[in-house]
Amino acid sequence: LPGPPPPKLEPTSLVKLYGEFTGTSNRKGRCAVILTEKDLVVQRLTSAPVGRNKVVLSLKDCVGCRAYRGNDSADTAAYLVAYFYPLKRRWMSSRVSRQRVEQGFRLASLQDPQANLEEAEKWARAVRERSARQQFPRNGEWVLMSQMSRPCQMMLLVNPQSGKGQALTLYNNHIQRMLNEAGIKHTLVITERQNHAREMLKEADLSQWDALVIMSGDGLLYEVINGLLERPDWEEAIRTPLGILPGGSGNALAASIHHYSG
Ligand SMILES: Nc1ncnc2c1ncn2[C@@H]1O[C@H](COP(=O)(O)OP(=O)(O)OP(=O)(O)O)[C@@H](O)[C@H]1O
Repeated sequence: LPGPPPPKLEPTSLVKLYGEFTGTSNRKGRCAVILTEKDLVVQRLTSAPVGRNKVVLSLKDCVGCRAYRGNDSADTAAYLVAYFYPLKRRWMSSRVSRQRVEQGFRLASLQDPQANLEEAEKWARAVRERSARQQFPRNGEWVLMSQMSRPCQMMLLVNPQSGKGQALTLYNNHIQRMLNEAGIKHTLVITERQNHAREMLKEADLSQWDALVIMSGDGLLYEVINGLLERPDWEEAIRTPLGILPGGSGNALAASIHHYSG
């Protein structure tokens, strides 16, 4: 029998890396993986019509990519996994929202486990570098993802009472995983009482933090801003990048900020 048809390739000038791997769950299902300047293209190598077996993932939606060895030391394979959050329509809904897509591959073409891992790491680096080169509109200009100073150490404040406990559930079910996927280190602070965050930010050593992210309703952000403004060095302190993740019941402030900042 003839083998599967060769994958339809992108124009060669656009192809940055090409590899043939298997999936992580189905080791028999081979796929051709193509990295271009803009996308990661995954083409399943079967004899079925091409369209149905091709997935094109935009690197603009990629938050991270990593390589690793499996737990089984007898297995010489290495693994590559990339995390995307594309806008998608939910089932039975007319609205689009970002939904998580994980693409995992098993690289086992070489005998040497270290060589397989190096190949997987080469891919992971290439995906991360190309993702960082994607452009986004900001304040009427195009900026590179890598120019949006990506925080490397952030304090994430969560009010466990916000939105009847919703903020902490969102952190546990989504945010913690996303930050790990993106390789962003963070320290979690669960506020214990009213004015806890305000008092802490009034005294904190801000040189440790690249960003303060507040996961709550309006109340905790208000406390953080007041804590920063009550410091003797408030002019410098208030320049610390702040982020808000809506976790309260109303989230009016987060909605306004996101609306006006585009
Ligand atoms: N552990 C805690 N227990 C009780 N109150 C807390 C705790 N941590 C923070 N707070 C206080 O809870 C107040 C209300 O919080 P927040 O605005 O975040 O939530 P929300 O009222 O549910 O949201 P929204 O403003 O969207 O309605 C804040 O002013 C904060 O001081």
